[in-house]
Amino acid sequence: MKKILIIEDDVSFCLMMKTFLTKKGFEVFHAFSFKEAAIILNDEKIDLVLTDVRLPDNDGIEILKFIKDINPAIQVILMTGYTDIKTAVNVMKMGAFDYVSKPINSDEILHTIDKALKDSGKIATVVHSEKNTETNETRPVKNAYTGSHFIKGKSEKSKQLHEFINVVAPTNISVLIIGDSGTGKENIAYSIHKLSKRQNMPYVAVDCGAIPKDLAASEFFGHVKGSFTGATGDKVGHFEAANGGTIFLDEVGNLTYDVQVQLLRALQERKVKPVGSSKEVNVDIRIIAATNEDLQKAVRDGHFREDLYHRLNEFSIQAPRLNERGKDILEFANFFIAQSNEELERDVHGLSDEVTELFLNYEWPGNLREMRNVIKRAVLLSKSDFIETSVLPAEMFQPNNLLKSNETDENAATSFSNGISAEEEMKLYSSKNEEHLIRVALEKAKYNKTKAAQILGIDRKTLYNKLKLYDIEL
Ligand SMILES: Nc1ncnc2c1ncn2[C@@H]1O[C@H](COP(=O)(O)OP(=O)(O)OP(=O)(O)O)[C@@H](O)[C@H]1O
Repeated sequence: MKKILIIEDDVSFCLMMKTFLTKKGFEVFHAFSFKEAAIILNDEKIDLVLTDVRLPDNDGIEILKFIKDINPAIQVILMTGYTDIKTAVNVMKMGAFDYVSKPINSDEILHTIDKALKDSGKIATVVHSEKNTETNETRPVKNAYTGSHFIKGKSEKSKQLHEFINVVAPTNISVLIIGDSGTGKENIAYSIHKLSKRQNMPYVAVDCGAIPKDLAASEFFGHVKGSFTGATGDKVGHFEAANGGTIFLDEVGNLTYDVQVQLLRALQERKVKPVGSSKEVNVDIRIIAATNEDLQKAVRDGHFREDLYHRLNEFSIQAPRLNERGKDILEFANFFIAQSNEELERDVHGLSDEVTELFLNYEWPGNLREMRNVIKRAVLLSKSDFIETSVLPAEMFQPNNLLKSNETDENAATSFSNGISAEEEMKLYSSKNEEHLIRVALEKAKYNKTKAAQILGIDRKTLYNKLKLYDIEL
């Protein structure tokens, strides 16, 4: 029976979740604070932690660090309330599996837990590729790795991205993909592999953040039976598994200094020696690495080896943020709607006009992953054919989560083309929606005005004035 720990300071919500998950067949533990959670984590072999991003005695980042220090294989799912989604995104960068927004939907949370547990302990994914010659620009391309499809997009940023992918793919050059969390770096890596001469050879994706320090050498280079306690059989390392093909080192900035040294040696010599073996194995592999942190800064700060950095970064590709991809946003949205319809057996047709406009002007700090989650939840909750604002998370309506006019270069060229300046249109946009936003915030805050003002990012006095202005009675 899988063990789940819920960390949540809202006592009734925590106990309700516990009852629900127990009924679903999990062994469930609960903690109302970080301190209590630490004791349980030390005593029990927990498989998955479901935690609030903010606790009275600690925050999500510290909780995640603590859990991953105990065992990197424990999956962590964050629950975000009205707090800024950016906090969740930051915690995800550090290795959380996913986040779900409150109020929690039972189907959604079960689905996410299920996926996290299936993924659990998976440091690497090995794909023995088969031919894929699909190159159509607009149709989703079948991606053998994820078993789903992906969108290329037509915006300038997307075109540039795919130009780089096409140029670098046929070579053997090492590629470093740089980009914020959720921008699709893993998909880019796989696309490079599929367009390379190695397309019919293995593709091994390694999550460097999930490798326990002590096991890193054995994970990368393999081991022979009996070489250390627990080495009950021979193990082929990721380098050997990728021989002839491509190895993708995700979150490469998370590797410890010791492992960086070993990795550099393997890359320079193109040879690996399994732990406990005296025989070296020649390996012919293409390296693609990805990072969402500033590796140059890590080099300057002495956390990442400069020689390894240069070896990985023979060519760099910047994964564009979703809010830089202009009207592609709608193509991605339709793709995620179709994906969610299939997964959840629903039949949502698209976005309402108001949501379309919001999507084009929202900041999307969690990029494609955030959009996928927002849409999945909306599809689940939608009662109409089109996704309406009422099924979207409140934080999407906060004015400070909308793009400033000068940030939305691609959108500016497309959606602000009717003679009105971008800034004016933005104002129009916000006033048109203001009353609705206030009503949504009040509902989310259970009509607590202080909380509603916080959600809206305005002070209480301004909220009172707006309530009068729109004749909203409480
Ligand atoms: N081109 C695309 N078309 C459709 N879906 C995509 C595309 N690229 C990425 N996705 C989806 O977006 C989500 C995030 O993508 P991915 O995991 O590749 O991002 P990432 O940049 O590697 O994230 P992280 O830095 O957090 O590891 C996934 O669900 C993925 O399937």
